[in-house]
Amino acid sequence: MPDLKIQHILTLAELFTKGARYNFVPITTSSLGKSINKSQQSASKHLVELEASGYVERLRSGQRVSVRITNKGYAEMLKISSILKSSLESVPGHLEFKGTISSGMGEGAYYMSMKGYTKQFKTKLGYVPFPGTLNVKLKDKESIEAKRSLDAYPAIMVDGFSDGKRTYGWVKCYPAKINGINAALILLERTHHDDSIVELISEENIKKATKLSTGSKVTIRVPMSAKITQN
Ligand SMILES: Cc1cc2nc3c(=O)[nH]c(=O)nc-3n(C[C@H](O)[C@H](O)[C@H](O)COP(=O)(O)O)c2cc1C
Ligand SMILES: Nc1ccn([C@@H]2O[C@H](COP(=O)(O)OP(=O)(O)O)[C@@H](O)[C@H]2O)c(=O)n1
Repeated sequence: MPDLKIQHILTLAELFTKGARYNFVPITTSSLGKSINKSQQSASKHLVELEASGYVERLRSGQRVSVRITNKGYAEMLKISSILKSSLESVPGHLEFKGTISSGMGEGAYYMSMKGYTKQFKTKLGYVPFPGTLNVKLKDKESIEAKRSLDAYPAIMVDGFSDGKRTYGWVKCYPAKINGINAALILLERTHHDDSIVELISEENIKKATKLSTGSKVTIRVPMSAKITQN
């Protein structure tokens, strides 16, 4: 592992941006400090340290200082770049939930049969789900945290609606796999369940298809894209 500290990496990155890979470029430590969110004194210290370790060379003419990145500096930055690239690209790619199948009060079937929802499921998920929801009681803190973090990721949004008498809440759908079956984990605008229960919908009756029943252990995986929404 290179012996560069984060402030040195940021300084080198800024120097690359300024064109200092091949040419000596004039640099003031106050502008360098501003670019990396540090004081002029800190920026000056970083340059001295980078020079002492052989990552940059400096030329002085009077008050003016020019800086160039050495081959060693370039090689170290390439190494860091490839470590970052491969670690960020090797993310497991899914959020995992572990729990047991639980039963509810039979309300899922009622909501899942409403036209206002089924029409949207058909166009947005590509199928009309089995009328009901499979409830899974999450068994550990990690899974409950996974449920809380889901909200920040992009979902397929089924909008709330009104039937003239009352309004119905939105449903966020996250395509998922449960014991090999394609499904969607749903987050509801309104629910009587707390954070320890997740609900799944699927074209299939999951219990029938998997021969699982209330109390069976299951693992749910929600594939993730790296994108996080700001809200
Ligand atoms: C598609 C869908 C829409 C829902 N919309 C509402 C709603 O508008 N208002 C509400 O109080 N609960 C709503 N619920 C939540 C249910 O009341 C309940 O919390 C749960 O989803 C199913 O309960 P059960 O496990 O006891 O069957 C909705 C549930 C589903 C599946
Ligand atoms: N895709 C689905 C949806 C529901 N189900 C099950 O089908 C039944 C009816 O769903 P529901 O939502 O009305 O029932 P509860 O979750 O309230 O028990 C329940 O036993 C669910 O566990 C399933 O196996 N697969």
